[in-house]
Amino acid sequence: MIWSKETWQQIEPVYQEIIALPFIHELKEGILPKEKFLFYIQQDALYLAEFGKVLSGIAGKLSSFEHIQAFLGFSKDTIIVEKALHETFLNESTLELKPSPTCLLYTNFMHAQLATQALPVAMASVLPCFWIYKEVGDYITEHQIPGDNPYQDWIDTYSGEEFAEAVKKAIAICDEIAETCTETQRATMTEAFVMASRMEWMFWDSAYRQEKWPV
Ligand SMILES: Cc1ncc(CO)c(N)n1
Repeated sequence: MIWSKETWQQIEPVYQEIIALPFIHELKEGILPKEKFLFYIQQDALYLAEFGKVLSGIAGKLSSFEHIQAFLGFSKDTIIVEKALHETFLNESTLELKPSPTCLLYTNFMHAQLATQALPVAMASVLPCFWIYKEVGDYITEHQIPGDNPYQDWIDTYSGEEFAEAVKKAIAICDEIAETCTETQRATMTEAFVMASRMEWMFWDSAYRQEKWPV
């Protein structure tokens, strides 16, 4: 079976839990409290800065010119989005913004995967960031009641054609790399994918709770 297909089956329960999150429901309905969205966007700006670095780190380890080009493109697009978020949502009062426990967990996980794991495993660790967002974007668009939604720009970004193309490319590259792996390596890739998917759930949940450091 194609690696991505069998791997998505593994995270289907996690995906269902993501769809069931109050954050996603209220985003879809346009009733998510502004402060929760702001918390999310600010943490996401911090997240994307690290995600962009990991993507270019992966590019630096790839061998096919096409794959390198793709990952450098993902990295550049991520940094562009991060910069735009910074300019729109972060000002002097948030300059001191620090990552939440969950944001730090997730970004450090990705950095650690890149530093210590085989390249296919590092790639599988970043794939949920693409794929889950596309699925969530599509889900919201399909289940939305037409009308004004203050979060429509966010929804349109992740259900749009441009993002869909990037996601398709990322999945295809992971599948191509998985083809060259042993069964054991493929299983480790899947494990990494599942772990990152759980952190995607945690990221939205932590934003809804406006997670603080306990001490
Ligand atoms: C936490 C998180 N994961 C994935 C994406 C999509 O790139 C994002 N913006 N934030």
